[in-house]
Order: sequence, then structure tokens, then C-alpha cells
Amino acid sequence: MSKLRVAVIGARGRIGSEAVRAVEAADDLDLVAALGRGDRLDALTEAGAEVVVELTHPDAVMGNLEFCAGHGIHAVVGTTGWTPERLATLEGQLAGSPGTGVLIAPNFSIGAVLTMQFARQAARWFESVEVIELHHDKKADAPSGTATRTAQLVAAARREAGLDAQHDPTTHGLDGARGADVDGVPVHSVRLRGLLAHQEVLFGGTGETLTLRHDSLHHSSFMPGILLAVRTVPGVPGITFGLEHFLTGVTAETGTAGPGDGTGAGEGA
Ligand SMILES: NC(=O)C1=CN([C@@H]2O[C@H](COP(=O)(O)OP(=O)(O)OC[C@H]3O[C@@H](n4cnc5c(N)ncnc54)[C@H](OP(=O)(O)O)[C@@H]3O)[C@@H](O)[C@H]2O)C=CC1
Ligand SMILES: O=C(O)C1=N[C@H](C(=O)O)C[C@H](O)C1
Repeated sequence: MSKLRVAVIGARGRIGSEAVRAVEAADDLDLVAALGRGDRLDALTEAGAEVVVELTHPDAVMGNLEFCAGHGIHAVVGTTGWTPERLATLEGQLAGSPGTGVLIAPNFSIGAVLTMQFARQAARWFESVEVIELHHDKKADAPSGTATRTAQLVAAARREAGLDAQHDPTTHGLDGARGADVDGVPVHSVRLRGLLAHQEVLFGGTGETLTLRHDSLHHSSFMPGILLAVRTVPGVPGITFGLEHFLTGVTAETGTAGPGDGTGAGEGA
């Protein structure tokens, strides 16, 4: 059987360099290009890439995906900073390439995907919820894509359950002290040298709290998810938002992806 031809963009970055090693080590995958800043995207077509793994920067991702869509190259996207506007742009880019698949994953680690699902499950049972995400000191975007997605899933579950919006009693304080408001869920971002990627979802109810915590301790935590996505995305045309849609057993919890439907694409990452 021929190997799937894979390229990595952002190949010299923290996660990109790990992805290069993971693709090289996979028996069924062939790393045909490893691109960094300044490299020509034509190298992707010249190398015959079938799937691109995009791990760059919010400023770079849209141009890279436009090229992929325009050339019918499937894409697995880890770069964060997604908004509904960006998703709409990507949908437009893919319109002329209906067989091309793009998986956008706010987080490739199984523990983080499960944390989001557990948070979604817990949301209806608690009055209060806040998210704290903690990352390394080089991260460009805040809140993290994972925290944004978590807050959106929790907010959607609260709405579905008919819960009231959370009331913030703060009348005195400094700007920013209560974090960013993501769909009515406060999200607090910590940036600290020595950290990698961590998140706590805190729920509060009558006389009790529940804390869900996930820690990515090494970039290897993202590799099984990236490899799964690379192997799966050629068979799934269009935009899929969230790795859970490629994970049997977790998919049933979330429904199918679709812009603005509260479960999949179109909600930012
Ligand atoms: N979904 C997930 O599970 C994960 C997602 N991420 C996301 O992945 C992205 C990258 O993270 P990280 O590896 O930490 O960041 P890094 O800054 O370490 O790596 C990004 C790399 O992309 C390169 N780059 C920037 N612009 C371009 C471009 N136009 N073309 C090609 N390469 C380019 C950078 O080059 P230069 O150094 O010259 O700027 C750098 O080598 C971020 O958005 C992050 O949030 C990270 C971890 C997990
Ligand atoms: O920049 C990172 O490092 C990470 N980014 C993703 C995010 O924004 O959620 C995934 C993970 O948290 C690591």
C-alpha cells in the first residue's frame, strides 16, 4: 500500500518539530515537505503533498490554508486564534474544492478533548463556572483555543439546560480582574515560563465545587491526535471543528460539526 504524502508547515516550531518527528516515525506516512517561515508554498505541490499539518501562527494560517484549499490538499490545523469570520473565509476558500477536508483542532491531546467533553457534561449541574488556562510565555493568543472552545461548549450546554446567565456581582475592581467573557463564561489566562499547556474548569454549586484539570507536560501529548487526524481527514470533506469528531465514542457526545450550530465549526478556537 502506498504511503500517505504529508507535509508540515511550521516545521521548526515547538509543536511543528515534534510533528515532523512523529510523521517520520510513522510507517504508513511519508514526510514529503517540512516548511518554515519564508519557504515557498509551491513546495507543497512540487512534493505532491496530500495532507498538510498546519502549526504556525494566527497571522499565517489563513494564507497557508487558502493555498491548500486552492490545490485540493487536505489540512490538519492546530494553529489557534479562530473566529467565526475566519471560518467563514475558509468555507469560501473550500467552495471550489468540495472534496478537500480540513480538520481544525483547538487541542490534539486526548486528555484535553475529554476535559472539554466532561466540562460539557457537568455544565448543566452547576450554577457557576469559570475557566483558567495556563500556558508557556511565548504563546501569541489569549484565551487559548482550548479554553475558548471549552467555554463555548459549557455555555451551549447551560443554554440547552435552560440555566440563567451567570451573575457577576463585581461592582468595584480593576479592568481585567474577572478575565475575558467568552459566551458568558469568565476565562482567565496565565502566561508563565516553565509551563506548557494546562487548563482548569471550575464548577460551583450549593456547598460544593468540581474542578477538572488537564496538563500537557510535553508536545508528544499532541502527536497521537495529529497522526489520527492526518489519516482520517482525506475521507472527511469540508471543515470539521474539533478532534472529538474523529474519535469513535466521543463523537456521539457532540453531534456533527457545522458552523454556528453550537457543537462544531463556526464557534472560534
Ligand atoms: N491544537 C493543538 O493541540 C496545539 C496547537 N498549538 C498551536 O500551534 C501554533 C504553533 O505553536 P508553537 O509551535 O508553540 O509556536 P512556535 O512559534 O514555536 O512555532 C510556530 C512556527 O511557525 C513558523 N511560522 C510562522 N509564520 C509562518 C509562515 N507564514 N509559514 C511557515 N512557518 C511560519 C514560525 O517561524 P518563526 O520562528 O520564524 O516565527 C515557527 O517556527 C500556535 O497557534 C499554537 O497555539 C500548539 C500546541 C498544540
Ligand atoms: O500554544 C500552545 O502551546 C497551545 N495551543 C493550543 C491552544 O491555544 O489551546 C493547544 C494547547 O493548549 C497548546
